[in-house]
Amino acid sequence: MSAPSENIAMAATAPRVKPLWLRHLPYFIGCAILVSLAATVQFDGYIHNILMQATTFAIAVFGLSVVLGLCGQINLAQAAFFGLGAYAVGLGTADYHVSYWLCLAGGCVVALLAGAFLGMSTLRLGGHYLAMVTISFQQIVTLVMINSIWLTHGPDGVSRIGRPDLFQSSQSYLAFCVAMLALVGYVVWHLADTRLGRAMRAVRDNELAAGVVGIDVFRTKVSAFALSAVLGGLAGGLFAGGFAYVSPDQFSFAESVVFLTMSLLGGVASPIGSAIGTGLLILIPEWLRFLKSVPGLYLAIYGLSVILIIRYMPDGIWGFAKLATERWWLKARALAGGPALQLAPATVGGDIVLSVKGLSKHFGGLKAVDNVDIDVRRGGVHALIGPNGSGKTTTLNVLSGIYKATSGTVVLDGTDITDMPPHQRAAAGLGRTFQNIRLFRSMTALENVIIGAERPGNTLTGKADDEALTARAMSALTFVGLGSRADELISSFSYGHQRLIEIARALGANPTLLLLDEPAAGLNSSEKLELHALLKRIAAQGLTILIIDHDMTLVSEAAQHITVLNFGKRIADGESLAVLRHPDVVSAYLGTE
Ligand SMILES: Nc1ncnc2c1ncn2[C@@H]1O[C@H](COP(=O)(O)OP(=O)(O)OP(=O)(O)O)[C@@H](O)[C@H]1O
Repeated sequence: MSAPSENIAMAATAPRVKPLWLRHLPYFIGCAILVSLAATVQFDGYIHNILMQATTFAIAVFGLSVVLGLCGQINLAQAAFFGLGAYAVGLGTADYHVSYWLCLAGGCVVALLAGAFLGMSTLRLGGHYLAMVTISFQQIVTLVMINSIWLTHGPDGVSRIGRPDLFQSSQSYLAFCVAMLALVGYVVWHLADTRLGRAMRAVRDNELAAGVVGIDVFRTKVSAFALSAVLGGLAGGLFAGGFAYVSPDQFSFAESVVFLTMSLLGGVASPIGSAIGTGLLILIPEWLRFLKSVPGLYLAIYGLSVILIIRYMPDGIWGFAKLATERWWLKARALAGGPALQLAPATVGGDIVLSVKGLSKHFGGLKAVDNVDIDVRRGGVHALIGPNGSGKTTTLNVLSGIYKATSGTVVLDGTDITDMPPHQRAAAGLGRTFQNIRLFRSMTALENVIIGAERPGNTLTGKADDEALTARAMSALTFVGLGSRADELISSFSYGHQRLIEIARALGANPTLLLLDEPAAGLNSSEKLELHALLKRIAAQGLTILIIDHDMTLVSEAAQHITVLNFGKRIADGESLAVLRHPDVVSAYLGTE
């Protein structure tokens, strides 16, 4: 660990940043050129159809880059959302002569509601189960399209679909779709750096840690699903207007797989990758068309190329290209340190900041924590110690809401948090680190700490803008001695430094109470000394720490108060030196004859 300087009160020398619109001007100029080309160049019908398909499909695939790329949730029903939008425009304009715009908006709303509903089912589901739920939804939508002939015209599909008066010609409609693609691409591109986007990435990287730093995991997942579905619905509505005809086979499960492949092939984490994947999967079949004379060869080559790309470029084509260029240009950008870290723990609940009464946690017949009382006094360091398996981590997990208490109450700074989920406890002022480090591994150190600083209820940032959050996060990283490496990805840090980043993430949130679960585990002796110094500097700012650790030197030097557990029960509690000399504690640690 690099030595954190005591002298961290550097002024924030924020570099002058160009205004947002100026930074994004090249994007808008590029898009304006594309829209003008689409509006003016005369394409033949075949090319025009390919462009129309690529443009509308890309918008649907952008939806997947939100739900899968950003939030890590599998969605095998994007073609169903696409179909909902397409049928809303198709049936609305052809059968009921409703305005195109109303139908497009209606399709988006229907898709949004369906996506939110599907997202809600993800609360307890993941992996295979989530995939199955989305496949089932896809099948239901397809069956309704085929069988509800009175409404959807069944397998015959819907023809004579209308377009808005403004874009009646095919060319002007294509230009309109390209403009929509540019707009959606801009939103999705920027989403990753917004509060919601960071929350999605945090949920994708580590759901447990996301909840503990204050992110409402459920709401984040539902938002991702809903947004993805809206983009699917919008794309479908545009598609219906473009081709003037829709039928159920265009929105089948196979199409959902095609959307998924497009997004994986290009690189699911980025809209640029999604656009590349969409373009390629629309163009490759056209390029290989000449092989269609040899039965089976076309499909074999097509399938093999997709398998090879995904096998050798797991992050997709764009991910591969980005990594290669980043390696080429890699120069760790040394950022200036932030302003001195200010901790202002809330002080509403009197002398006792955490009051735990009669806390129990049973796993079946095992009483991992059994009727434990702990009072943590405001300011200073309180240690929770005990032999292996005595219930320390379980206690911390119950305190932070990862486990539900079997019985007992937990009051933080005057607020009863016993029944709150992890993110609400974080909002109430509880910060923590983990025995097995839980950082968001695809993000930089700075991004990890920004997520901490965004904690709802952080009085020091409030509804602060990105600059204030970045300054807060930089000051926390500088405080732990890693300000100069803020822009590096987590994977480039040593184990000891990752522990410090986790502490910085908790400090950025300005908690009322900081729970540290074995922060010295795996550190060498000099790293432990630095950790000790860091704990002192944190405590000097008035932040209360509840620490678990097996290192008795660290515990006896850092903690003023110790609670000892053995077999889930509290066997001693009081001032440090007295507790460490307590005969029950000595026998629990050394064993009795
Ligand atoms: N999720 C779980 N399901 C069942 N048993 C559990 C679970 N978590 C912990 N336990 C059990 O509860 C007891 C207490 O475990 P806990 O991890 O809290 O101890 P600890 O004091 O933190 O130990 P260590 O110092 O080794 O980390 C152990 O017997 C453990 O096996």
